[in-house]
Amino acid sequence: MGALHEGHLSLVRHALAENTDVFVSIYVNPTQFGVNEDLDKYPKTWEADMAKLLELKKEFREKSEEGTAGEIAGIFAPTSKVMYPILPPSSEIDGDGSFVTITPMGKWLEGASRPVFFRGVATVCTKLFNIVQPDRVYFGQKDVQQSVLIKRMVKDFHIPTEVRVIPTTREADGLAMSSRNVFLGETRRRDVGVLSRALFAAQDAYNQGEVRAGQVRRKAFEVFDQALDKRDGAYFGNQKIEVDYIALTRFDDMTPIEDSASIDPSEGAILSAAMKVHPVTNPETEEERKQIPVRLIDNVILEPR
Ligand SMILES: Nc1ncnc2c1ncn2[C@@H]1O[C@H](COP(=O)(O)OP(=O)(O)OP(=O)(O)O)[C@@H](O)[C@H]1O
Ligand SMILES: CC(C)(CO)[C@@H](O)C(=O)[O-]
Ligand code: BAL
Repeated sequence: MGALHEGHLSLVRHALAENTDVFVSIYVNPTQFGVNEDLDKYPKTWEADMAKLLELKKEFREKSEEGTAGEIAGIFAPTSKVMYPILPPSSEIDGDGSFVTITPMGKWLEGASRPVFFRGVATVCTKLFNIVQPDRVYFGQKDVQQSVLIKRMVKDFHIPTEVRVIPTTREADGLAMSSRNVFLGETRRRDVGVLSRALFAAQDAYNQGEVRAGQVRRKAFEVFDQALDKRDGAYFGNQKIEVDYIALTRFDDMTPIEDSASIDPSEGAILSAAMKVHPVTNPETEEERKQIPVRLIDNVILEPR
C-alpha cells in the first residue's frame, strides 16, 4: 500500500533473490478500510517510494546482470477504476460488489475489529494475482492472519502461485515497522515498544517450557501491567492504550487455543496481538493536538519443537 519502509523492502529483496522478474504493487485498496477507518489519512509518499525502489534496483544491478538475482521489472500502481471496473467499491458491511470472502478465519481477531477488512484483502489480492499472474507472491509475517488467509484462499481457489511469508522487520526497540507508525509522534512512540516486549516475554516463557496457553498469554499481559497503569480494563501512559486481543492460535487455520488448553509443542502456535493507541491525554504540541488513534498489530511464532 506504499509509504514504503524497510519491512516492504525486505519483501522485495527476498523476491529478487528467488525470482527473475519482480513486480511491486502499490495500491491503497479502499474496500479493506471500514467506513470509519483511516483510508483518507493513509500516508502517501510516492516520490520517496520510487527513490527507495530505484536504490534497491541499483543495489541488485550487478547480481541481476550476473543472473544470480532478479530485477525489479515493474511497479503496478493501478487506479481504483482499473481494480474495480464495474461497480465503485463498497466499504459497507452489506455493500454490493464482486467479493471474495474467506470464513470463518476472516471473522476472527483482525476481522472482528475490522469487519470488511479481509473481504477487501481477499478481493484485491485475487484481482492482483489475476492481473500479474505471479509464480510467487510475498507477504509479511507482521500481518500474520492476512498471510494465513491468503494461503487458504490460494489453496481453495486453485490459484497457481506460491505464497511466501517473510519475517517481520523491526525498529531497534522491537516495534514492528508499519506505515502507520508515522502517525504516532514522539511521545506515543516511546510507549508502544510494550507490544513487542510483551510478545517476546511470552515467547521466552514458551521457549523455556511453558505450554499452558493461559500462562503464556498471562506473561504478555504482565509486561503491559508492569509498563503502564491499568484502569477500567485499559492501560495508561502518556495516552490510553486498549489491548484489542492477545491471542494464541494454531498455524494452519488460526483457530484459537483456549486458555484452559495446552499448546502442543510438536505443533507450536502463533501468538498475535493488536492494540489501539489513543491520542496523548494532555496534548502540548501542535502535532499532539492533531493526533488520531493508531491501531498496531504484531505477532511472534512459537516454533514447533
Ligand atoms: N515490518 C514488516 N516486516 C515485514 N513485512 C511487512 C512489515 N510491514 C508490512 N509488511 C508487509 O508488507 C506488505 C504490505 O503491507 P502494507 O502496505 O499494508 O504495509 P504496512 O506497513 O503493514 O502498513 P499498515 O500501516 O497498513 O499496516 C504486507 O504483506 C505486509 O505484511
Ligand atoms: C495485502 C494488501 C496488499 C491488500 O491490499 C494489504 O492488505 C497489505 O499491504 O498488507
Ligand atoms: N497491512 C494491512 C493493511 C491494512 O491495515 O489495511
